[in-house]
Amino acid sequence: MASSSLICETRIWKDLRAHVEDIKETHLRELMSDTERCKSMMVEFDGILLDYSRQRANLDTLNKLYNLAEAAHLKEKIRRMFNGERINSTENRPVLHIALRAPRDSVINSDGKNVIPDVWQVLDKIRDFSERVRSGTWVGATGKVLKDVIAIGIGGSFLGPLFVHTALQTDPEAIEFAQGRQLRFLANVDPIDVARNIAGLNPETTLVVVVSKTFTTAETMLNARTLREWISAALGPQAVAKHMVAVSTNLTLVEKFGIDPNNAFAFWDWVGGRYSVCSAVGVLPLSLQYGFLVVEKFLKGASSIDQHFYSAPFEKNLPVLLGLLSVWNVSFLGYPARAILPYSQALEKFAPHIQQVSMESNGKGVSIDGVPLPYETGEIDFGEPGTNGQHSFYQLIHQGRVIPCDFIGVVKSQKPVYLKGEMVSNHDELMSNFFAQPDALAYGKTAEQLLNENVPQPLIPHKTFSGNRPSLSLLLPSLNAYSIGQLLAIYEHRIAVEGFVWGINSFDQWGVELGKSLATQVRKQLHASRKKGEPVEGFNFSTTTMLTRYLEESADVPKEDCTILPKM
Ligand SMILES: O=P(O)(O)OC[C@H]1O[C@H](O)[C@H](O)[C@@H](O)[C@@H]1O
Repeated sequence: MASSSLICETRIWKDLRAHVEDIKETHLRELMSDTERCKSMMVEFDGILLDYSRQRANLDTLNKLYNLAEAAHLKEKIRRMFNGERINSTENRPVLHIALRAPRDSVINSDGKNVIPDVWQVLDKIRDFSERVRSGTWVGATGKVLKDVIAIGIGGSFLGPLFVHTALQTDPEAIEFAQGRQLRFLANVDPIDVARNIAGLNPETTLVVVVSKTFTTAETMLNARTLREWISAALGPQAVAKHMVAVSTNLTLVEKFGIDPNNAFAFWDWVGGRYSVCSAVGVLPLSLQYGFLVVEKFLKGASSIDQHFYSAPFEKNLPVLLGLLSVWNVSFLGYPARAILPYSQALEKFAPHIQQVSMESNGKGVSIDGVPLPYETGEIDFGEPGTNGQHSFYQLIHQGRVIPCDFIGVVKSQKPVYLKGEMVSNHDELMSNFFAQPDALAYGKTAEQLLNENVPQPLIPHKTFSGNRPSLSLLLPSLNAYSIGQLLAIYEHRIAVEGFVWGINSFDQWGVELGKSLATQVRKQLHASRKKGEPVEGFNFSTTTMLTRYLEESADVPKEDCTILPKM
């Protein structure tokens, strides 16, 4: 493909467009009755079973999608990613989060240098530091064990670690290692988030980890300064060295902030923020909470999927299949959203994490060569754990808009409960819903069925379900550090596949900059108005009115003496 040509100009793209008409003729009810088709749409790797038989696709669709992958040079793009080429062209960076979880003896080159020794040097440093903190060898300024950790960070420096922490919280093995320890996350610059994070914590027993790739993010740096004050007000400024450490690619700014570079954990510009949970960004706070050995299993799970993604043929390749099906749903069937529905409360922070990975990666308007796209990329990702979502937004999914769903289920619960006298265990009850919902969406319920059930005529339109609503199901054997790593990597690579096919740069995020720079102007105005009484100037009517009202009505809020610090 010539560098500026778009995938939508290829013959196979047009072929797939035409193929939509064939698919539209067949209801999922019919597609599901073809057992051979269904059999071929189940794929297993390393204990994870993917069933995509409830996609609005047949074997012909799949073959066409493989041809699309070929036209998009998918294999070549994956190879370039794994080879450390600078595929993030607008930032001139390689994309090597796969190196973060590669075994110690692997070789992954970037610019002719094997990055694995550097990766493992930081991992070894984390293992050593987290063991010293956990064992009480590294103590706080007053000699007390640091049993609580607040990780400050936002976006990619927050969502991934929060997802993994939430998923591990009830894992029996992880619980054993977490005994008596707490891990909290401070992300929002809203002072309420600070107040909630420090509530009930004693600075003497708290370690603060400042996590920021750039070490310039406004929210994180203000929260870091706030907690630095919290510590020094209670224990004296010299205590900061014992109570604050950092994770960043910008060690110069870490030092400038006042954190000893020896207590900084590095990562590299070839790790995108939203792909950084396997770097010190996630590994440090999670190792402090659960111990390095648990976190190493998480890395191994992700690495297993990396190998699979790199080497498995497309027909058996979980991330490739998922990515191609998403492209089919978005670009050909015209479904703009995707619901991520884990039937596991422990995965409650999975959808929020994937929202960033997916929407920041693939919500783009131009091709990697800067050509405006005549087609949409990315999807609107959202989700909640089942069964909670069923009592909230499933109505729309069943009878309103068509939203392709990802159902994620787990065979063995982290915390099985079986009440005497109940028909099934609590987990069976949960999983009954996991198995039922995809069929309800696919088959629906016809007016004829309702008539046979003697439903009164006026209610029939309301009780009819059109069905023909696509979903796919992922079944995990259990939810532990290893399978959490697998799940993460499956989605990371699926999103990369989508971007590779759409021909965009999934690894930059220029779209977040404009709002940040406008906030800087507002911040300056607020300062000028509060300190020097300057009127609001240079904004449009709407913003001027709102800002003026905000300034007037917050004038009586105390300022210098308005502190988050609890009375000691
Ligand atoms: O880790 P940091 O440099 O503090 O960045 C935190 C976040 O800020 C930005 O707004 C980016 O959009 C995110 O991709 C990034 O994860």
